[in-house]
Amino acid sequence: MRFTKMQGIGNDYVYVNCFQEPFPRDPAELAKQVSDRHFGVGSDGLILICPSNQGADAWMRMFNADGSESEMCGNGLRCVAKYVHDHGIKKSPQLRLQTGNGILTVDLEVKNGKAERVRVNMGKPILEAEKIPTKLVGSPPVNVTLEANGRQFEVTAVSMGNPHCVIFVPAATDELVLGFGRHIETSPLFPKRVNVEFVEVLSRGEVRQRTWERGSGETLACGTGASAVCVAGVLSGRTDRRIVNHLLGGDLELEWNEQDGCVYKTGPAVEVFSGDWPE
Ligand SMILES: N[C@@H](CCC[C@H](N)C(=O)O)C(=O)O
Repeated sequence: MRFTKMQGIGNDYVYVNCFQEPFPRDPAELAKQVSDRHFGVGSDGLILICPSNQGADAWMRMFNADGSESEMCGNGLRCVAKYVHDHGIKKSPQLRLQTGNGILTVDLEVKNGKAERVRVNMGKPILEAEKIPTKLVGSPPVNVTLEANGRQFEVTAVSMGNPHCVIFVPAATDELVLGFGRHIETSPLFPKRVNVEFVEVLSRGEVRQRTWERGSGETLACGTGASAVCVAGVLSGRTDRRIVNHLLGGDLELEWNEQDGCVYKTGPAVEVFSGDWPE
């Protein structure tokens, strides 16, 4: 099976072009194997680039390192867009890509025939508690108390197609991310588990984020998470609608647009190498 390793600000996945390769018999098991950083390729998960069954240019299927499938992946979608363009599946500067959160439009900045940066319309955030889904109080739950591993946090929950729990903190330390990430991910208040963002506000237009991802643990970046942070910052009155988010692997530009209610996310997409995975 031919694969390509790609990364978006350090959030790295193994990508398989299912326009050419057969859809894997057991994608969950394959995700676990390829993601292993010692015995596999090494990645935060597996992304399958498939023909769309809804008339889009391609369909992204995304599996975390633990084999669970997610509805959406913001950094992954930029890389899918780059792959679809650069590998000639559709050589257009604007693409429509199918995800578990509907068909999303992406705009590519192309230099010397290759996509370098991608702007994704991430769609409208989902704010109703039962659709996020969460049992936290409030709809949307903004600045509400959550207890995990014996500690109380003030959190805001948002779905960008996948669930996020945003926590604004004075310092996003190892103690918080590594000590509480998994406990919050698996809290009974989130029936489908949750991605967790620990966020420092640097100014009304600038934040720093660390991410504990559902199914993959700490990653260098999370695009849906950065989008959820943009929304949570506005809902909780901490930040403006346009922010720069500094993640461990690099920066993303975000805007929660007042006119259409959609979140726009811009950042790089990079191809690292290709190889063959034994079947
Ligand atoms: N890193 C991704 C999100 C990947 C999926 C997430 N772990 C989930 O289970 O929802 C991103 O860039 O959005």
